[in-house]
This record gives sequence, C-alpha cells and structure tokens, in this order.
Amino acid sequence: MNSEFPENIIPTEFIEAIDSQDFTKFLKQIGDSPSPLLTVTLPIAPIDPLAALELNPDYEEKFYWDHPDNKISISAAGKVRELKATGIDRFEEIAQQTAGLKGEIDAYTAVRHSMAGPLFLGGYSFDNHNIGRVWKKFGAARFVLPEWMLVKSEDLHLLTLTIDKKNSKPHDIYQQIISRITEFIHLSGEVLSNLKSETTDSGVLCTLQSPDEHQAWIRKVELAREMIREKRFEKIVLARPLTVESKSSPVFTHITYKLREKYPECFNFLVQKDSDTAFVGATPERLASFRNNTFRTEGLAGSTSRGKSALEDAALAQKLMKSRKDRSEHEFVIRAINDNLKKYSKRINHPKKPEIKKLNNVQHLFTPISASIKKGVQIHELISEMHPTPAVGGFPRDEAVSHIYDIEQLDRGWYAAPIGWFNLNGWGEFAVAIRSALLHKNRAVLYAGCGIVADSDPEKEWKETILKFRPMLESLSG
Ligand SMILES: C=C(O[C@@H]1C=C(C(=O)O)C=C[C@H]1O)C(=O)O
Repeated sequence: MNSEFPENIIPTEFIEAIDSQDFTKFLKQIGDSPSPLLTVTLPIAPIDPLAALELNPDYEEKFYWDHPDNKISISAAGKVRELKATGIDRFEEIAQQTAGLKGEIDAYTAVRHSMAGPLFLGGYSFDNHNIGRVWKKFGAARFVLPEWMLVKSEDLHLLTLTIDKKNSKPHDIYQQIISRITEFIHLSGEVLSNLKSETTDSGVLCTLQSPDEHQAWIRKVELAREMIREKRFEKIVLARPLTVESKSSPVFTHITYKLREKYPECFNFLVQKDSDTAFVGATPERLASFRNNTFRTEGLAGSTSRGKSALEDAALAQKLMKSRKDRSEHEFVIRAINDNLKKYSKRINHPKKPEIKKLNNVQHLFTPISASIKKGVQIHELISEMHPTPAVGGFPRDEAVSHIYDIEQLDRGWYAAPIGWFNLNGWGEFAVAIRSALLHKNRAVLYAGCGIVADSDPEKEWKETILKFRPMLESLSG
C-alpha cells in the first residue's frame, strides 16, 4: 500500500489561473497581435527555483539569483532574445534596446506583482570594453530574456514563459503554451524521485599559483601607495586572481547551492553561458535596488577577520570601527555615492556612522543608503553613474581606475562589476560581482581584491585576499 500522503495532481494555483476568463481571452487573441514575442506569468505550486533549474539540466544558458535574507530567488533557462553592448555607453544602449523590445512583447500576467512579467538577466563587465580571451563569451554587457523563469518572492511562486511566435499559427502557439505550462505543473511532482542526488565531489582542488605571486602582490601594493603619496589618487582597489583545478568539472548549480547555504546574507548568483562555462559568486555588496522611484545602495568597504570566540569577534569589530585607515576607505565610498546620486535625488538618506556587516569569512564596515529618485530614470542610468564605486575602483574615480590595469595586469571581466536583472519598467536589482569565480570545465579563476590607501600594509592586504577567496574555495572543494 502506498503510505504517502495524497496530494492534488494539479496545484490549485494553476487551476484558477488557467481557468480564468482573462487568460482564455488572451489565448484567443494570440493571432490578432503582430508582436513577435509573448510572455505568460502564472502562479505555481511552491518549488525551490534552484531545484527547478537542477530538474532542467539540459539548457546551455542558465541563470540563478537569490538573496535568501530578502526572501527572493530567481532561476531561469534558455534564451529567447539577448541584449548586448560594448563601450562606455553600454548602459544606455542596453536601456535603449530594452525600450525597443517593449513594443514587441505581449505580456499576460495572472497576478499583479512587481516581479510578474518578463525579466532580463545578466550583467556588465568591469571595464568599458571586454575583449579578453577568457571573458569574451560574456561580453561587455549581456542580458538574456529566458525561455522560462521561476521567481520566488516571499511565499509567492511565479512562472514566466516567453515564446517567440516566429510566424507560427495561433493554434501552434497555443499548443506550445499549454505544453510548457503542463511541464511546470508536473515539476514539483518530480522532486521526490531525486531523493538521492548524484555525488558533487569533483575531486581535490589543486592551486595553480606561481611562487612569486606573494612578492608580486607586495610590490603592487607598494607601487599603489607610492602613487597615493604622489597624490595621483587617494584610494585604489587592487585585485588578484587565484586559479584552481579539480579532477573533474563541478556541477555549477551545486556550487551555487553550497554558497547559498553558507552565505544567506549575500546575493548568490550563477550566470551559465554554456555547459562548460559559468560565472558564480556570493557577494555581500548591493549596488542598486530600484523600484517605484525608491533606490537602495550601500557603502561596503573596510574589512577584518572573524573571531574564534564571541569576545574576539566583538573586539575585531570594535577595532575595525575605530581604524582610521578603514574608516577613510569607507568614507571615500560614501562621498562618491552621495556625489553620484545628487543629480537624481533631493534626499539621500544614510546613517552618519557605518555599521558592521558580519559574514562567515569576514566582517565589513557597512552603510545602507537610500534615495528617492526623480521620475523617468531607469536603473541602467543609475548604475552607469555609480559603477565602479570606490569600494571596487578607487577615489577620485577616473584617476584611480585608469591605473588599475597597469598595476594589476588582470582582465577583471565581470568581476567587481554590476550583475543582476531588470524588468521592462527599468526597475531591477544589481549587486557588485565580488567573491566570485569564472568556471570553465574543471578550472576556476577566483578573484579577490582590497582597497589600498596611504597607510595600507601590503602583508595585511594579502591576508585579506585569502579570507575573501574562502567562500569560493570552500564551495569548489568537495
Ligand atoms: C574588492 C573586494 O571587496 C571590496 C573591498 C573591501 C575592502 O577593501 O575592505 C570590502 C568590501 C568590498 O567592497 C573583493 O572582495 O574582491
């Protein structure tokens, strides 16, 4: 006898949405509209969006995003359209391409919710151009309108399907919608048959680092300090890569799962470009959240380790709070963000003193910032103004950033750059893609950096990068 508790075959959320008169009317009118694209958003039975991605392993393009503390997660796969741009105007170009697409999409949504409807998922590169070999596939700006997307926002679960009508007959489009919806109706029923997951152990990690890496870093930090003494700039952020190899290729979604479990206070992201290549990370740094003219960002700069006891941890936090060097590193970020937002907002709100943000591996000085933005502004405009903040670039921005490559000799690609999603209204959310790695088959390039000011100690900064590599190293190793 089957001892399992019986469940409804079709979740009630679906039945109501599919049976509604509005949806029937929308389907009947498919043939009347000249728009080449169609999106349908329906509520679905609860399923972890990351699990849904794992139940659909065959897609080349995949995207995952979450902020468990903010109770939001998004998974998506497939590509119906992509937006690409390069150069200094790439933010504006992406906004323009989106405006162009807006008129090409017929969107149906069964629920009124800010996360309902199509989203574009992707990111920008750190530099204006991104032509480096390893990062070439990602481009200088690239966003995908996926075939399907699951959004979990608090207790609401939404499915958005996008269909390219491609001159198909209305009946064929209708069939396509119904068969895709049916696939997702059965998705949560498939979860149980995956009780025993395949092993995620991709073998012991081996580090490919040249023996003079440490010395080279010390020299680079000393050079940066010299330039600061010469008053070329006041702060610069230097990063370094760490390449590791495992025996076999890891499953990208398993890495994301491990990051999410350990760093729920972070934005966990996965941008899989093809079955061999992905960019993953767990970043604590919000660049921009924008909805209804309300803008949220933050200053995150100034770091120390976590303690081995509660008392040591508190002492480290106090020392960080009192550190003149760390407070000045932080202050540059707050000053620049205030300056950058001035033309968009009359009121920029933030506490006078930073707080402490504690992560599993490090603690940071942190200042939450909010602003109400004047009408007609889109998220791309705001992030083009903000990126790179002195948390990942330097201060003054242009003077510092123009020296980063000369000193680092590193193709940053999408590291430390805006990553996230946006909708057709120009609302969205972007994080700064730090604590991240570019994965290709069994090789991973990890990135970590730190802010250098006049009195930075090169040895301490080296140790800070080691702490910052930890989330990615741990999630990659077995
Ligand atoms: C550049 C990184 O982190 C940034 C630099 C920090 C610092 O210098 O204290 C702190 C947080 C981030 O803004 C990184 O993690 O790679």
